[in-house]
Amino acid sequence: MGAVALITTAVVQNKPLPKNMKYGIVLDAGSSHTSVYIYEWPAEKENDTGVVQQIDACKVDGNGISSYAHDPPVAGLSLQKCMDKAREVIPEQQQRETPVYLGATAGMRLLRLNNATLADEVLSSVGSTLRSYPFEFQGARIITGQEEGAYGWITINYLLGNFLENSGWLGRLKQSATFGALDLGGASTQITFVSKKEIESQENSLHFRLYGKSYDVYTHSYLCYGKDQALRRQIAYTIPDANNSTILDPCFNSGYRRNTSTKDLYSSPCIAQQRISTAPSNIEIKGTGNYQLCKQKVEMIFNKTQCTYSQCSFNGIFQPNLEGEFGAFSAYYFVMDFLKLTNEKISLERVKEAVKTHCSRPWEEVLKEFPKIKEKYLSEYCFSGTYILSLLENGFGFNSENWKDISFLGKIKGSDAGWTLGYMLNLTNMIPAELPYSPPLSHGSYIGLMVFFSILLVFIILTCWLSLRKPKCLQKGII
Ligand SMILES: Nc1ncnc2c1ncn2[C@@H]1O[C@H](COP(=O)(O)OP(=O)(O)OP(=O)(O)O)[C@@H](O)[C@H]1O
Repeated sequence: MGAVALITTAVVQNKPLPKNMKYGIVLDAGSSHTSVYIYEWPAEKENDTGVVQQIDACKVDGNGISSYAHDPPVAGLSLQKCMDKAREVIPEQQQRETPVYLGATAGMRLLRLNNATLADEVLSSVGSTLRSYPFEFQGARIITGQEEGAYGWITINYLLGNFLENSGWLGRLKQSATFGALDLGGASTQITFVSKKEIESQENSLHFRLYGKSYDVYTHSYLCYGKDQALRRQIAYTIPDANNSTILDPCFNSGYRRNTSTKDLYSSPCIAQQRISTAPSNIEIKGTGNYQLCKQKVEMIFNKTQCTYSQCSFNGIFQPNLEGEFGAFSAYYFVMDFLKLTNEKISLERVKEAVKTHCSRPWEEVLKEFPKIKEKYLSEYCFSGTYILSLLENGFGFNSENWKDISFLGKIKGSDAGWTLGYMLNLTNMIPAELPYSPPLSHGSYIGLMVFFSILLVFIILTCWLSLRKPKCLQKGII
């Protein structure tokens, strides 16, 4: 039985795994990008960390896996560039033994909602490209939000060495010291952490047994709360106010302008409830750069009014009290790294000030200072910083006190923080449910102890024999 037994949907195919695996490839087909990660197994006794490590990664050009739906040959070509790279990195004699997995995330979950047939076609089209390589293709599928959360949590705790630390007898006695996982994608966001309190909603509850220790884990994936979909929703809220097709948007720096087609904006199922039939076909967004107003707009997407459980995050989703430390990765890291706010010592108040200052900067000035950063990212850091603060504070309930418990993580020991490594570790059974039996003493120590106790026994017998003989001699002497 695989270690992550509760995620039954994780079985990709019933294909047996290659016998001499030394490498593994996972493709993360996200809403904004597809990334290819190449992992290497530790060589026996050589790798002192004993950890599967990322040895290379490649970002596929283009706009995520759904671009396959619009232009399969072009999308196929850019995927080939990354797969060709994998062929260069992995030694030829190992290639047939190297499994390749493709997991599609929220972008494809949304496409499936809109058009399930098209989503299937995209997966089979990508599958054909991957099958043309000499690797062992194990299948392409859309992973669930629950899996995305769980595998992200497994990845960071595996890389941080927390599972092994908890597996010793002392670790098993004390409360588990794992990091919660906060993952912000383009289309969805996940929160996952160990909870001591009862998890009131079954769909948010996972149970893992890893290296001989049990973990009760809370997880939730919010579809449409990734940062790209959240931005679309924030813009869509303003459309009714559109005057002459122009929107004044406080979440973009002043002086910034962007044209958007409402058809494209409304194409996402995330905007279904915000669609208005009288909307102009094109709108021009003009930035006004005001953090407070942006925050007010962003908060409109969190519904805090209804909750049928003892406590909720937002939208009526149960969430127990936050516990322990958290690792925040993907867009949390990209944005906070740009804003230079990844240092744990920076308080929540200072983070807010920094985002406020960034939002108030004129676009011209920002553009001049960062000419090399992609304009899409650069123009959205004001929105993204504000959204991250709202999501963490207003959505999940972080505050000035526990803000210090969040670490913004890009890479851990050379591997990217994300769900892909956890996914591969599970599918290749690299994390055992129980600790492999290891005798308490080595063979040498055992022999040494046997010799020591044998000598001790002979010594005791001799001493007893001598002491029992003495009185008799003495007795004889007295008589
Ligand atoms: N350097 C960067 N600066 C700012 N944003 C970035 C940067 N790199 C990527 N992003 C954005 O961060 C978000 C998360 O990217 P990532 O590739 O992790 O998610 P995804 O896989 O597309 O999302 P999902 O899991 O929701 O499908 C996306 O909106 C992406 O455009």
